[in-house]
Amino acid sequence: MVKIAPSILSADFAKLGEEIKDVETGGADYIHVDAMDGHYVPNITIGPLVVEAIKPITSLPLDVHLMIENPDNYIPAFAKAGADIITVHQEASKHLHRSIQLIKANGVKAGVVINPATPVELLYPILPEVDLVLLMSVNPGFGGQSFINSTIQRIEQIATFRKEHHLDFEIEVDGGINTKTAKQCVDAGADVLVAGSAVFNHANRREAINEIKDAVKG
Ligand SMILES: O=C(CO)[C@@H](O)[C@H](O)COP(=O)(O)O
Ligand SMILES: [Fe+2]
Repeated sequence: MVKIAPSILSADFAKLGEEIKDVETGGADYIHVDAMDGHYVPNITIGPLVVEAIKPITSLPLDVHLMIENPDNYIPAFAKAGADIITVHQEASKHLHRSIQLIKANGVKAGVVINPATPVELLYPILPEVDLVLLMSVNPGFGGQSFINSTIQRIEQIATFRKEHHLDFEIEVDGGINTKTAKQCVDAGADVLVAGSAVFNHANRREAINEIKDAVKG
């Protein structure tokens, strides 16, 4: 069964607690938290303080996607704030293996993420060490962008590597997920779909999540 990770980037921040409860009761599996620093990506969003504030209001895993430069400087703070999964960009980490080790040393599941233009092969050396691989299906920085179709072949490539090397990390896809792209991603091997605007721009979040879950079965 596919997991849905609503991205709170598209939530109403004036009532963030209610928004998170709404998707939790609506069937979400993770809460996806997009942390952006205005340097690695041209947008500024959420820091450890917000993670700490939302931790007590949900029992769902907090899936923290770091879009920040020098991620090692902030991994301990996000872990202490309550992140359950921390995912770092291959492109933003100077020493990727060290970043992954640091996440695990802080007692958190470790993920690695790449942008649409980064060759998938660059991840191969780190794949035995990670709990999650996140493939960006848009350029990072904003919600509401269109899905980049070449992502499908990239999911298949990662899924093939996982099978051939008997690894068990989850494959997550982030950006432009809707009922159509969700099915394509799951058919290609994705386990977790991040959905921001598709969930939070829908008046009924349970319906939005069910529509995606139903679409991948069809
Ligand atoms: O990391 C990001 C954007 O950088 C995402 O998590 C978006 O927030 C997804 O939003 P939608 O494309 O689903 O609207
Ligand atoms: Fe994200």
